Amino acid sequence: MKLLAPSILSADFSILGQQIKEVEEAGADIIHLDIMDGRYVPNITFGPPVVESIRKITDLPFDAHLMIVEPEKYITDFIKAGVNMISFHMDATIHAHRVVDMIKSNDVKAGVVLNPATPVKTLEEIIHYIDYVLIMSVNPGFGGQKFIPQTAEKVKKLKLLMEKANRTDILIEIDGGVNQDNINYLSMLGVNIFVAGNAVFKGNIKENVVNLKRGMLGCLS
Ligand SMILES: O=C(CO)[C@H](O)[C@H](O)COP(=O)(O)O
Repeated sequence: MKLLAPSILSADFSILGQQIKEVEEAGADIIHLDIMDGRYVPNITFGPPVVESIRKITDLPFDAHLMIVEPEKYITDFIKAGVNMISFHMDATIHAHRVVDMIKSNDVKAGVVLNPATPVKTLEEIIHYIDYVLIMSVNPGFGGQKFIPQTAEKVKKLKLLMEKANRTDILIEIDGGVNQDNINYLSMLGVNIFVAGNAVFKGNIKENVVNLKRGMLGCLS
């Protein structure tokens, strides 16, 4: 699994689900799974049985972003279904530290997610335990939204917090409105994992992936 590469392109499966093989062949490094329950966000996608069925299609790492309340109830099922990374929202659970433990004790990478209005300082305690932070650059729930510029500032703040906590190994992921126009800027700020839905799947997938990767610093493939 190429999880430690400095610059990773993650194709957002939930936008147009059937093209996993195509994005893999085009050079995507990760498949990002948007898991929505209709409660934490105003949209519903899919659960562990669908993840299990698509697990057979590819060996690329699966990164599940749980936009669900009480994520602790479903983590074991998603892990059994074959995901390699799980992120959750701290305001969706009472015991965030326990959720991180549940994820990591199964040898899966654990991440927490910041909504556009959630400050970086909410990570001050949990930062010691996690593997990555997902910065939402749109309000979660739907693909195809416009990148919220202020969210890029959070990358800078997060890097400062990581330094202070002596956790510069944490990966920074960004999701929402990522495209060929902003990916290089985000990469220069220090983002490692770029989730892209429309920017990958709209038009020619191969060309899109190549162009996105061209903007990513230190891209390995
Ligand atoms: O999970 C999301 C919203 O909840 C993502 O922002 C979305 O799926 C990515 O799509 P796009 O790259 O088209 O903004």
